[in-house]
Amino acid sequence: MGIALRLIIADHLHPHGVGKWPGKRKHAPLPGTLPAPYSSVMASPTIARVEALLNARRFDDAAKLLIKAASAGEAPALAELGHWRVAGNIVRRDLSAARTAFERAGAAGDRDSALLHAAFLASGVGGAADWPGALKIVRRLAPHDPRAAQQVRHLDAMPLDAQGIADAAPAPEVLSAAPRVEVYRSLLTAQECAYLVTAGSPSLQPSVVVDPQSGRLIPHPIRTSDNTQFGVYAEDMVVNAINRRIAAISGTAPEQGEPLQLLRYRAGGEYRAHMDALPGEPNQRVLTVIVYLNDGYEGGETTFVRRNVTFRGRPGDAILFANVTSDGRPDPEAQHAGLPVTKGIKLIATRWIRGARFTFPAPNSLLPY
Ligand SMILES: O=C(O)CCC(=O)C(=O)O
Ligand SMILES: [Fe+2]
Repeated sequence: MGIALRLIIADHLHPHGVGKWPGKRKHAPLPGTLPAPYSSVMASPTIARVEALLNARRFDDAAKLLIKAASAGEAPALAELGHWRVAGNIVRRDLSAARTAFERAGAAGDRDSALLHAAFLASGVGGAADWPGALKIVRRLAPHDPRAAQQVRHLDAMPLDAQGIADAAPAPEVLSAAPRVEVYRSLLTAQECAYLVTAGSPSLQPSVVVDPQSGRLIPHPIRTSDNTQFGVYAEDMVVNAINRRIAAISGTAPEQGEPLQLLRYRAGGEYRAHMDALPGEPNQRVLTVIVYLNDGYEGGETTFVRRNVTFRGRPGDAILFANVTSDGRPDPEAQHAGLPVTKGIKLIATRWIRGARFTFPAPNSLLPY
């Protein structure tokens, strides 16, 4: 079997694309059709040897060397192995091992790894969520690291308790009883909206939809926007805290949410009538939350096409709606659209919330360990 087919980067987990994590060195692409399967954070003699082995396609030797160096406590090797354990393309995906690797690299002084460890603790990636533990890490880093300091500033201003539990939201305005559509005014502050836009914008890509014929992701006139997901590498503590607040208004657990998405529609962009629920999906997208992040555009209202319900939020306002009927089946009445933007740029954050915990399937790794 061709190697290229089996080496699939976990894009959905790595919205920045391997090699673009802040502070990371750039690598020449590997020969042939092989996608760059690794993402060194720090240069070191070991990493240089691992890189040379990869370029020579000696994957097994590369993995063995990296694992040995990580076991010996070399921080660059630990950080690198953490990324490999998340990507799951060369060695098996093991989020728990990734979390431990980032923890150890962080303890050895690598701030990128420490921030990732904090994010994994906050979001419960690779183990139980530990909000106070995560907070302790970013607070300790804050005097030395502007990203940590910025996170702490936002977190300190949020309606969350010491355990990261969001305050009960004020009662919503009800736009529609069936399907249930509710409005939560000022869920996010202007600063929080700006944070999401700044954090997500560099990774925006043209939106795609699932082609029902081939199952592949394809561009389609039904959805003419750019979007990005705040996957495991991008769901820092601020994004996680926002997800916790979205969970609180929706009465769900944060783990039920798919990664938060940032959507950008330029003039002419729209999301034509569709349902967020997926056909034949056992773990259904039961709820959707949309947060409006900006103003200064025209058009772009969200409309429930069968219900004559149309809404456009002010920056920070959110709507919550149900996509399924009381028996859990996709509700055709929940069909909705983002109307064409006629002027300016519309920015929203969307969270599709499943009936139960949401996890992406692990990719096939090249090596069995
Ligand atoms: O752009 C909008 O207002 C709707 C977005 C939407 O339907 C979605 O993200 O699922
Ligand atoms: Fe939708």
